[in-house]
Parts: sequence; C-alpha cells; structure tokens
Amino acid sequence: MENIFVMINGLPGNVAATMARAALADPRFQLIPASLTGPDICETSFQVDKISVTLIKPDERETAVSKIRQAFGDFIAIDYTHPSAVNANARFYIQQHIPFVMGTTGGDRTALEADVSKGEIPAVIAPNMAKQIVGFQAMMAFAADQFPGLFTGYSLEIKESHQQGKADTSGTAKAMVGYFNRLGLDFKPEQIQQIRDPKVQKTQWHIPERYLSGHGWHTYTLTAPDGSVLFEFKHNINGRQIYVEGTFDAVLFLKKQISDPLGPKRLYTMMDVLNQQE
Ligand SMILES: NC(=O)C1=CN([C@@H]2O[C@H](COP(=O)(O)OP(=O)(O)OC[C@H]3O[C@@H](n4cnc5c(N)ncnc54)[C@H](OP(=O)(O)O)[C@@H]3O)[C@@H](O)[C@H]2O)C=CC1
Ligand SMILES: O=C(O)C1=N[C@H](C(=O)O)C[C@H](O)C1
Repeated sequence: MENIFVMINGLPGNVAATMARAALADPRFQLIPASLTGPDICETSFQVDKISVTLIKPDERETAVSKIRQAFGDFIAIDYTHPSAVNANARFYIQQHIPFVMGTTGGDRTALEADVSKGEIPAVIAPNMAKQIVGFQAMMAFAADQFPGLFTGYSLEIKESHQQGKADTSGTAKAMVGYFNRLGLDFKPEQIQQIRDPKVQKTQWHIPERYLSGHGWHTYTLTAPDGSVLFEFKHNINGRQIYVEGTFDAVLFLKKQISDPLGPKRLYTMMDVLNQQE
C-alpha cells in the first residue's frame, strides 16, 4: 500500500507529539515535517526523533499549506490542538480541501458538525479515539435506543480527572451525558466534576505518579432514589498511547472515503470507523 501523507497539528502539544512519533515509526504513513501550532508558541521547530518539524503559526498557514501541497501532494490532517482552535482549524481544512481527523475537544461542536456537513471533504470527529471507549459509547447508544428512560428517577454523578493543564471539561464525559439523558437521567454537562489537582489525583484517586501529567479517568455513578441500588461505570486511561491506533484507523478510513466514498456524507465519527472494520 502507498504511504499516506499525514500532517499532525498541535505540536509541541502532548498528544500531537505522541501521534507524530507513532506516525514516523509506522510504515503506512509519511509524516509531513510541518505542524500547525498556537499563536503563542516561541519555538519555530519541534524535533520528532530525527525529523525537525516546522511549527506554523495561524497567520502563516495558508502560504505554508500551499508550499506543502507543492512538495508532497495531497495529505490528511490530524488535529490535536486546543479547544479554542477547533472551529477555526476545521474551517481552514474545509476551505483548503484537506480531509481531517478532529481529535481536539471543545469549541462549538454544533457549528463544527454543520461546517463539515456543508463542506466538500470528509472528516472524522470524536472526543475519544480509544477504540474500546468508542465501543463502550456504542453500548450506551444501544441501551439508550432500546430502553429509553430505563434509569428514570436515578441520580447521576460524573467525575473526570485529567492532567492539570487540560483546558476544558472532558469531551468524552460531555458526550456520555447525552446517552444518560436518553436513559432518563436529568443531568447537565455543567454538573460534571473536574478533578485537576495533582495532590487529590495522587492521594484520593491513586493515579500513578508518572501519569499525573497525562491521564483521562472517568467515573459515572447512578444511584436509585432510595439508595438501594448503585451502578458504576469507569474507564481509566493512563498515558496517551491508546489514542494512536484509533486515530490511525480514522486516517485509513478517510483515505478510503476519498478514493471509494461510502456516499455523499462528509461527517463521520469513530463509530463509523469501527463499523467499517467489521
Ligand atoms: N479525541 C481523543 O481521543 C483525545 C483528545 N484529546 C484532546 O486533544 C487536545 C490536545 O490535548 P493535549 O495534547 O493534551 O493538549 P496540549 O495543551 O498539550 O497541546 C495542545 C497544543 O496545541 C497548540 N495550539 C494552540 N492553539 C493552536 C492553533 N490555533 N493551532 C494549532 N495548535 C494550537 C497549543 O499551543 P499553546 O500551548 O501555545 O496553547 C499546544 O501546543 C485537547 O482538546 C484534548 O482534549 C486528547 C487525548 C485524546
Ligand atoms: O485532554 C485529554 O487528555 C483527553 N481529552 C479527551 C476528552 O476531553 O474527553 C479524551 C481523553 O479523556 C483525554
């Protein structure tokens, strides 16, 4: 199979750096040595093993992308940037006809989906690319479709813990709220409890010290009105490696959509990616 050129945006950020190292080591991909970065980043390049990746600020990106196209041809973008950049970056990809995987959370998700649906290029958008979590979300979607209102009257508590620098409430937890609502639970995304204090994470949550700087732990607790029944769902991820496989599967999915489209649809989720693999 020919190599797929990928541009990984969000360097020197943590997830983008994980993706870039993995892409470089993966024979299916060719890493484009350029990455969209934030307006406040002082560095001009970022080293990914032996490759120096040029960092492109928002005001330089049009010129840079046109040069990248001349040098490498068509490519797929992987976006792990910042919640404040989600909508502008997506519009840029659409305008430039760059198919993209949007792993970045936050921003205006309704506008994001509307923009992609109106555009001419396919995109995979998901707040969580870990395939096992996507599978868990599919189970929740199934339960919500089959048994709407199943947990009516129960109370719900959602707690999520992430590294201190995380800029937003967990996008995964926000997506889960939708399923719980359909199952009869009265809960708003603003009620999600964010844990960002490393001391609490270490002493009360017992998150291993080496993962205080990179983890995503989620607990959803459902309690019956009289307190006699408790359900608890948990997914605790240490590090960021788990997101690589799903992200790369999404790139392969997009590549297929470009050459052999499933249909006129442009907006895909990780559930579409998983479904196509079966
Ligand atoms: N879908 C999924 O499975 C997962 C999603 N995520 C999401 O990915 C995102 C990134 O996470 P993480 O790497 O930990 O965050 P980091 O803060 O470590 O990295 C984000 C990087 O993006 C840069 N940035 C800011 N603005 C822009 C812009 N306009 N264009 C390009 N880059 C920009 C930041 O620069 P600066 O520091 O100057 O702001 C920073 O270097 C988050 O939204 C997170 O929730 C994370 C893990 C899994
Ligand atoms: O910022 C992170 O780290 C993560 N962000 C995603 C989210 O907001 O749901 C996915 C995962 O929890 C890690």
